[in-house]
Amino acid sequence: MWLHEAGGVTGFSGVAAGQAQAANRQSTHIGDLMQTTHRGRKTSCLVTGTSTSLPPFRNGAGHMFHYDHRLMNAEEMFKKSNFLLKESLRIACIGSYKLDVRSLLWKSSEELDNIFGIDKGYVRSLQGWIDLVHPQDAEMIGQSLRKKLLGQRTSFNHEYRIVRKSNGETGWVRHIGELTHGRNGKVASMVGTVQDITERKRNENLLKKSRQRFERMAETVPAVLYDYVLNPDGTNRFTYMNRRCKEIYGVDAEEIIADSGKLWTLVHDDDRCLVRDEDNRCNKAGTGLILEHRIITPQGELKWLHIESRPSPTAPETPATWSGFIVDITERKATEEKIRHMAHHDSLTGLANRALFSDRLQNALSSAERDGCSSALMALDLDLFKPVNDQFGHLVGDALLKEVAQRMVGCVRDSDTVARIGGDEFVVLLRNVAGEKEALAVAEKIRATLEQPFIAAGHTVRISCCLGLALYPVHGEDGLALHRHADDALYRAKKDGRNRVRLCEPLANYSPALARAVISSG
Ligand SMILES: Nc1nc2c(ncn2[C@@H]2O[C@H](COP(=O)(O)OP(=O)(O)OP(=O)(O)O)[C@@H](O)[C@H]2O)c(=O)[nH]1
Repeated sequence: MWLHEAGGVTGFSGVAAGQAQAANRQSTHIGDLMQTTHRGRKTSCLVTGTSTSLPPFRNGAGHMFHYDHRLMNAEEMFKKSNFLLKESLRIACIGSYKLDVRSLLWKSSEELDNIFGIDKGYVRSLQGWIDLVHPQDAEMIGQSLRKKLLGQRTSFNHEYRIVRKSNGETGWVRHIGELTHGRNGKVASMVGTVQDITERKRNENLLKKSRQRFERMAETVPAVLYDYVLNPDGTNRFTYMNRRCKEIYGVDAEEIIADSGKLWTLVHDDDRCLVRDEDNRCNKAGTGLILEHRIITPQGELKWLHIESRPSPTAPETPATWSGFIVDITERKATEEKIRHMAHHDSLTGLANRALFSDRLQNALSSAERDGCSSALMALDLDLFKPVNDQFGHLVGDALLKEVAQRMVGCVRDSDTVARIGGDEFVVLLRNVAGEKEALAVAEKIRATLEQPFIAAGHTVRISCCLGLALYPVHGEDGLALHRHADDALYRAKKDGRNRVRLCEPLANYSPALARAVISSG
């Protein structure tokens, strides 16, 4: 009410209030508000000294009324705030209730009725409430409610499922209740709110399912999956890492999450610079990182890892999140290495094959040209190898070839290359030889070594060989020419009776005796 009766309570000043106590009126001051009972009717007005500007008017019973603007504003504000509160509760899906402990009956707001889907006629007893709870939660909620009401606790806070009376749909509510106590200290009632949280629960459930799905997949993927935060000041930490970490790094993910530096200590010494430089480069550029490097696990295992990582877009000078995966590629690297080895080596003896030899020769000739050095190419062919095969069989022949290879490798330096280019044909590259004498000495050493008896697959086998020798740059300035001249020299050695070394013309008249003389002189 923002109207009051003229001559009664309208325009009350302190004096008017005193007059109002007269006759059949009873007045009570509540701050600036005064409640008046006049002829059995209760009315409220503001006690104010200001006069009204609107003209008074008379009602049907002949009573005169004045407008009081302050009262009008207060009532309007109350209505407004009441409306706002109701609207807020409706939007937030919050209903309220009061449960009387003695009668175990409750009163509810309109919003609470909407949440439960009940109408005015619904029996609002304690059992009536429990009947609205989902059967799977009803016992727990019933027990809890009774406990609270028996005064064992002072508040009630539960999330539980309900079955809406109106349509039988299952929903979720958050129920908060506070107990109020009477003067005797006993629980008098429970007042509280019920919020419909079905939507939130649905989202939580979806989120939970999606997280579970991700976790399942993360544990299936044969890779370390991670999230890594890099702060502008350079500090960093892993915020997520799946359990594959233990398998790949030999360290628990929790350990890495607690201290990202632990990962750094595992990086192979020879790869540290590469990893650091690449990491810095990608951090600065904000581009994805793709990297392969080695680690040594705490168990001493050497592993190859492949890392791919991408930053999420962030504003400058804010922490950047990098998400990525790490795969153990040790096996792949070993296979690659094997394939590479097979492509460049002879499968029987393990020596370089023709392709690798050509590469090395090319390389040696280039550096020899640059440094003004000499290199030598030797062609070697076993003498009468066919009869060995014929006499002892191919297995013995194979074993002999392997032994021959070993002995040849033993006669040269690590920087030299011995290759098998045919059945019983070999070539040797000597890098940085001082000259013909030195090259002849090595050739003679090989010839003499192979002359010694072999034990091949349990058989004692004797064999010899012929060697043809050509030197860079005196006998040829490219690989082809050197090969041709070395082959010519080898051919002459065969023709001259086998088991001998021949140097490219004009030093064609070479013999083991001469070679021995060369070795002893030089
Ligand atoms: N056991 C074995 N034998 C092979 C292999 N490759 C080629 N051969 C054999 O090696 C022999 C090579 O013989 P030749 O080069 O013709 O002649 P040789 O008996 O060495 O006679 P000269 O070279 O004239 O002294 C052939 O019988 C081939 O079958 C191999 O991988 N293993």
